[in-house]
Amino acid sequence: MVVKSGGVGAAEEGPAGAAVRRWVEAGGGRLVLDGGLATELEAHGADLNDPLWSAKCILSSPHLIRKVHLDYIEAGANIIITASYQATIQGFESKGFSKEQSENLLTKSVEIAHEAREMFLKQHSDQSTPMHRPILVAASIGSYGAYLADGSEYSGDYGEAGTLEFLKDFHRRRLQVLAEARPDLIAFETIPNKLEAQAYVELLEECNISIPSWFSFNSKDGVHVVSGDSLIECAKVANSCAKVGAVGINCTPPRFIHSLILTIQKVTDKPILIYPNSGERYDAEKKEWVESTGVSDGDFVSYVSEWCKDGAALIGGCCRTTPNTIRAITRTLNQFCPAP
Ligand code: MET
Ligand SMILES: [Zn+2]
Repeated sequence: MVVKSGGVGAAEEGPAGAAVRRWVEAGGGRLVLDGGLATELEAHGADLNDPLWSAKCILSSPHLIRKVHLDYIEAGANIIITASYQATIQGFESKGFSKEQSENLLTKSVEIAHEAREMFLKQHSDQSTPMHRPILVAASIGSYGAYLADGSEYSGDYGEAGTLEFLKDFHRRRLQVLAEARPDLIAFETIPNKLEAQAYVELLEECNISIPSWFSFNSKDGVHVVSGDSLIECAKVANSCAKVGAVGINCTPPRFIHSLILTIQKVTDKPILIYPNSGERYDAEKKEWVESTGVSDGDFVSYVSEWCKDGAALIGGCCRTTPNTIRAITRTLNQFCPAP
């Protein structure tokens, strides 16, 4: 693992970058992220055909979310990402919940992840070798497009509604509530365009959020983020904020990741995270994953040592990856990317 210091953007690393670096060092030079949460809930029989997607399970089956978190920790994940990706106050209110109930559901997503971590630590507390590896909870914040549930998280096209102030108003309270639930990190995931990244930066500053966050973009061509905005420009926005501790890519086919890492490195020294999907494509109209160009766990993992050599410090999987993928990533990193 390459831990860089100095060079581009080092001045902006700030306390969030330093916190992530300390965790990375405690993890032996890299951290393993979890795999797909929503798709794994579906694999266990949850019906997520709903605008709330995985957030529906915060209501209907918290035990299942807890189980999937636990499965990922047992597979080697150092970071589990909460089920709040598509959980929004607006989304819960449109289902008839009050504002207070909606905020409690957001809080609950973090509590469920904390419970899974406690269960794991308890199960291992009587072992002779104490558990030293970091196990962290990242509160997920999906994009406005994810809330719309119309595929615009993969187009980044918000039409006229997509102004900076609108996006800030949309995300403000959710960010505050999730931060108050005391996760270790805040994960801004699957960011489809530069404007939403700018909105997040302004909110982090205005709400004075002290929990380190990460910004993770998605791409479908290996050069731009999904809206067509330049990844360089997006990564610069992330780099400009001292409250952002890591920058990267998620929910993007594995074959694009190598070049995307090199692009991000041009503009930031913050730790880089990547958690690609299985390589399949989501058809928003049919609401299903299509194309058999997805890669097997074995193929996925053959990329992992390359990404590690490229300098990615946090590696995991997104949609359609499973605890088996995470187990294989953990094994590969231990074997081929030992601590420096
Ligand atoms: N953390 C979220 C999940 O795995 C990311 C979804 S990307 C569309 O469910
Ligand atoms: Zn995904």
